Amino acid sequence: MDIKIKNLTKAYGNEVIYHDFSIKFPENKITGIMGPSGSGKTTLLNLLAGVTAPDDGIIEGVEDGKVSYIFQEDRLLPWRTVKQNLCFVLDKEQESMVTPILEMVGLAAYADYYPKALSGGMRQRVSIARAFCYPSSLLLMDEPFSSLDFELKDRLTEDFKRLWRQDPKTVIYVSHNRDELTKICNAIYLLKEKPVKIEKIT
Ligand SMILES: Nc1ncnc2c1ncn2[C@@H]1O[C@H](COP(=O)(O)OP(=O)(O)OP(=O)(O)O)[C@@H](O)[C@H]1O
Repeated sequence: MDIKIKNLTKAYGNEVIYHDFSIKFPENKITGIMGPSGSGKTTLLNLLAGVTAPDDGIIEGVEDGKVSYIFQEDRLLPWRTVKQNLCFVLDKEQESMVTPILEMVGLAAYADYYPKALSGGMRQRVSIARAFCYPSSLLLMDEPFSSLDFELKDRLTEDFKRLWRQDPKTVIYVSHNRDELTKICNAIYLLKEKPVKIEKIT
């Protein structure tokens, strides 16, 4: 199902971030969102995730409990191993998918390691694997690779694309980096001004 935001308004105090804002995110496509700091990118993801409530308007097509998030920081549970971090979001019968997904991101040999024994790039690969283990239809990504160096970014982009091709989801991908978005996204929007106006840039 496409995700449709219709006539949404969201303000924090006197600061109106979105006013009568509408956009459609097509099903199983990757939509990129760019915009300057403070323009409302994270707010948009939080509205979609249901973490933030709109003041007005509607959001259609987000299935309850079927949203995954990948953040800039990995947010793994430090007291659980890699495998346990993945199993944590799954039902018992879904656990058989953990090993194949870890293989796809090249981390099968690290299944029993704790996050602190992995590099930052490896931990972020675990976050990506976790997002694809969870049976979500919507994946929200907030600057997922911005703390990584150039080579790692490329490696993780490839890992991400491989997983997404095998299990397409609707993805909303926030980044400051246009090159990163161009490599991954089917369409890219720029958030401008406040209240937000959008411009489709590809
Ligand atoms: N919970 C909140 N309470 C009050 N103001 C908020 C809250 N969350 C966000 N804002 C304000 O809303 C505006 C948009 O914030 P948001 O985090 O969505 O921007 P962003 O585009 O993601 O920025 P960045 O690129 O720096 O992460 C900012 O001015 C911010 O201060």
